[in-house]
Amino acid sequence: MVSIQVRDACVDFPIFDAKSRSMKKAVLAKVGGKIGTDARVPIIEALNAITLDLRDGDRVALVGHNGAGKSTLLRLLAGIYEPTRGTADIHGKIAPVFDLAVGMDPEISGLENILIRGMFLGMSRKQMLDRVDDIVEFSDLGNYLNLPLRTYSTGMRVRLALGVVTSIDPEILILDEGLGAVDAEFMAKARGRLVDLVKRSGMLVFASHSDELLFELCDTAIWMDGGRMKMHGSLREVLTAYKGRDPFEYMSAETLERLGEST
Ligand SMILES: Nc1ncnc2c1ncn2[C@@H]1O[C@H](COP(=O)(O)OP(=O)(O)OP(=O)(O)O)[C@@H](O)[C@H]1O
Repeated sequence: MVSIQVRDACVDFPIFDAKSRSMKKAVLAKVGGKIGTDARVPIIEALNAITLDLRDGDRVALVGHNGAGKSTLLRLLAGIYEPTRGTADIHGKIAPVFDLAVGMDPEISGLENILIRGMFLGMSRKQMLDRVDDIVEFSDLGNYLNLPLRTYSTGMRVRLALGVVTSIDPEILILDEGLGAVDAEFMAKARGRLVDLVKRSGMLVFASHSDELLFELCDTAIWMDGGRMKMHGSLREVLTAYKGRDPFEYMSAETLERLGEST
């Protein structure tokens, strides 16, 4: 069964090279998380007292300002970070997508990278071989697929990576930001595949600053603030509180129609 149960979890980052007073001051001034000042080594409290139950079918958006703790929470939910205090019990096959380029090898061909990246995301070699034709067609890279990845432009790498990511069958899909950076034209082409990917996934947790993408993929949301969960509720409710206005107010009629909302 797919589930995530987090109880009173905290994640601290000790800053070992910030022992001197001036270094401590510099750290205090620049980061977004809460800094514990009483310890001998400064500690950034990236997550504090997180309690959360997620189950099959949940599609959760993470919103919050820079440094609020979204990426750290995603890493906790993906089992990449252990809580410093508290517990995180995760059941299910996790596909963490933090950076589209991670798991790609510049020295091997695009075709070989399709297999490697898919296996990195929890698929078997056989499953990836069955999906290669579909990914090749979507990424539309022609003969480039036989050349080493280092010969690709940034946009070409993104096409390939997005083709692979949207071909997998994850039980728990953890998505961070990066997708928003894909160019608008290609994103339009990838949108349908992303929606299908999320439908196939048991659970989705997605951190993004793009309201449209969040509405496309999620129905509930968590607002992170200073390492804590400030609000957890329906996506519209949380975004309205976070932004101070209803997100539907400033979406185009076309977008609202696509999202199934009337103007
Ligand atoms: N590896 C690390 N070492 C030290 N501090 C860290 C580390 N990772 C995150 N932090 C700190 O933890 C806090 C939360 O960072 P996090 O990356 O989770 O925020 P975020 O909400 O994802 O921000 P953004 O929207 O800018 O990506 C910040 O204060 C950050 O400086």
